[in-house]
Amino acid sequence: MPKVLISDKMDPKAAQIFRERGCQVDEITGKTRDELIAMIGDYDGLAIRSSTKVTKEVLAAATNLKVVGRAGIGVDNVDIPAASARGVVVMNTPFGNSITTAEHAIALMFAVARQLPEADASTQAGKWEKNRFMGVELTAKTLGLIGAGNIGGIVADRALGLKMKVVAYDPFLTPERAVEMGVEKVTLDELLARADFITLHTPLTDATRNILSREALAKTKKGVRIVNCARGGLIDEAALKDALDSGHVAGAALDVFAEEPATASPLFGTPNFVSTPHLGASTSEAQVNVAIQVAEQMADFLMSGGVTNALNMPSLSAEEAPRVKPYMALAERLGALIGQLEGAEISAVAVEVEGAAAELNMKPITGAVLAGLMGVYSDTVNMVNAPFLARERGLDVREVRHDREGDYHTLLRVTVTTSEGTRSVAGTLFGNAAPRLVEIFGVKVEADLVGRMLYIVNEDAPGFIGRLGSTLGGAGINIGTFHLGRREAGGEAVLLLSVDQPVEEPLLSEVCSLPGVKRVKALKF
Ligand SMILES: NC(=O)c1ccc[n+]([C@@H]2O[C@H](COP(=O)([O-])OP(=O)(O)OC[C@H]3O[C@@H](n4cnc5c(N)ncnc54)[C@H](O)[C@@H]3O)[C@@H](O)[C@H]2O)c1
Ligand SMILES: O=C(O)CC[C@@H](O)C(=O)O
Repeated sequence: MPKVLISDKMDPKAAQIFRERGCQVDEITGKTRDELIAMIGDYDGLAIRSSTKVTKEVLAAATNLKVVGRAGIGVDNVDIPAASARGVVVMNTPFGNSITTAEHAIALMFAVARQLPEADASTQAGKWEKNRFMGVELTAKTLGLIGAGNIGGIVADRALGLKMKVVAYDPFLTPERAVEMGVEKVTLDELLARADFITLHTPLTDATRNILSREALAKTKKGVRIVNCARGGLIDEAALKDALDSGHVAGAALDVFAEEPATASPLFGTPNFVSTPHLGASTSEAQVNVAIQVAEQMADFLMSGGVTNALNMPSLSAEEAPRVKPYMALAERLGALIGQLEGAEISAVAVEVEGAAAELNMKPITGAVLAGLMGVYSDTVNMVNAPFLARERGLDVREVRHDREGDYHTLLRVTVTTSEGTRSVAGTLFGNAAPRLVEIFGVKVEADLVGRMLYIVNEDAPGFIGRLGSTLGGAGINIGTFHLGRREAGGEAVLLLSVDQPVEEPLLSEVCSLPGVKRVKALKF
C-alpha cells in the first residue's frame, strides 16, 4: 500500500481521499528540514502547500518517493529539476484556488482605493477622521494586468463587471484570447503609462523577477495603485517604498513578499500600504478544492498510473491510462532492446506509431521508449527523468504519427541513429494488451521481450541450431522460448532465445565462436 505524507496544513478531505483510494497517509506538519529528511525515505507520495521546501537534499533522502503534490499553484518551493533528475513526478492544482486569489486581488484593489485598513484602524481607535480618508472610484479607471493567465483572466472578468477598462501585458496572450477576455493587449511600457491600477499575476521567473523595477515604477502614471497577489520578487520592494513615500504611487497592497514569512519589511507602516500574509488562496472553498484535487491526482498516480497536472511529465488521465499503459510497456521494452543493442552510440531516436496506436497520446509512449533506452545506463531511470536525461545527453527525439494501414492493427516503431546509420525495431500488441516484438533491424521476428534473453545473428545454415542447443545445454542453460527470423533462406538469420539462467563470459564468447555466428548479445528486460 503506497504511503503518503501530508507535511503542510491541508483540508482533512485530502487525507480522507487518500485513505478511500487505498493509500496509507500520515499528516505530520511543522517539521524542520532535518526532521523531514529523516522521515521522507518511508514515503511514496508527499502532499504539500507552500511551507514545506522540497529541496535537493530532501529529494536525495526520499528514496521511495514517486510523486510530490502541491495543493496550490506555485511550485517555487519544489526543486523541479532535482525532482525530475530523481524520477519524481511533481504535480500542482492549477485551478482550485484561482477564483479565491482573483477575489483577493480585487479586495486589495478596493482596500487601496479607499484606504480601508487605515480607516478601520483609525475608526476603531475612536478618531472618526472623516476628512482624512478620501478615496477613488474603480469605475472607468484603467486596470493594467501583468500576466493574463487563469487568475489574471478572472480578475479581468471581475474588473470589467466593475466597469473598469482592462489592458494586459502578457507575451503569451494571443490576440484572439485578448478579444475573448475583453482586454486590450499592450506592451509593458504602454501598460505602465496608462494604468490607474496595476495587478500582477505571473509566476516568478527570470523574465518576471523585478518586472516592477525602480525604472518600471518610474514609468507608471502618478497616483497609480499596485496590487501583488502573485509572487514576491516581482516588485522591487525598496523602490516601491520610495515611490509610496514620494507620493508617485498612491497606494500598494502586497499579499506576497520577496522574503516570506515577511516579519520586518521596510514597507510596514508606510501610509497607503496594505499587506496580508500570503492569504491569496485562503478561503475554505479554495482549500477544499485544492486538497481534494491534489489527493485525487496523487492517488490516481500511485494507484493506477494516471498523470494529471504534472509539471515534469506528460499528462495521462486515469481513463486513458488503461489504454496507453500496454503501449508504454511495449515502448519501454523496444527502447530497452535497441538501447542494449546500439548502446551509447545513439544520437537520435524516432518514435513512430500507426494503426490504433496513432490515436493515442504519444507523450507517455515516447517517455517510456526513452526510459527503456536510458535505463540501459542507470537503474534509477524512469518516465520522469528519462526525457531530462535524454536532453542532457543531447539525444534528438522525434515523434511521428502515421495515418496509414499497415500489416498490424497497431504498430510502434523505434528507430535510432548512430554513426553507423539508422536501425529500427518494431512491436505490436496482441489482444490490445500483450507487447510483442515483430521486427528487429529489418528482420521479422515475433518474440516476447521478457527476462533474460540471448540475441544472436548468424548465417542461416543447416546444423547451427543443434550446435547452439548443445553448447548452451552443456553449460547448464535452459532455453525457455526460441524465436527465429531471417532476411532470406541462406542469408542472415536472427535468433532471440529466452533463457532461464544468465549467459555470461566465457560462454558468450564460446557461442560467438560457433561457425557462422556474427554477433551475440545477452539481453535483460
Ligand atoms: N497569493 C496566493 O496565495 C496565490 C494563489 C494562487 C496563485 N498565486 C500565484 O499567482 C500567479 C498566477 O497564477 P495563475 O494561476 O494565473 O498562473 P497562469 O500560469 O495561469 O498565468 C500566468 C500568466 O503569466 C504569464 N506570463 C509568464 N511570463 C510572463 C512575463 N514575462 N510577462 C508577463 N506575463 C507573463 C503567462 O503567459 C500566463 O498567462 C502564480 O505565480 C501563482 O503562484 C498566488
Ligand atoms: O497554499 C497557499 O496558501 C498559497 C498558495 C499559492 O501561493 C499558490 O501558488 O497556489
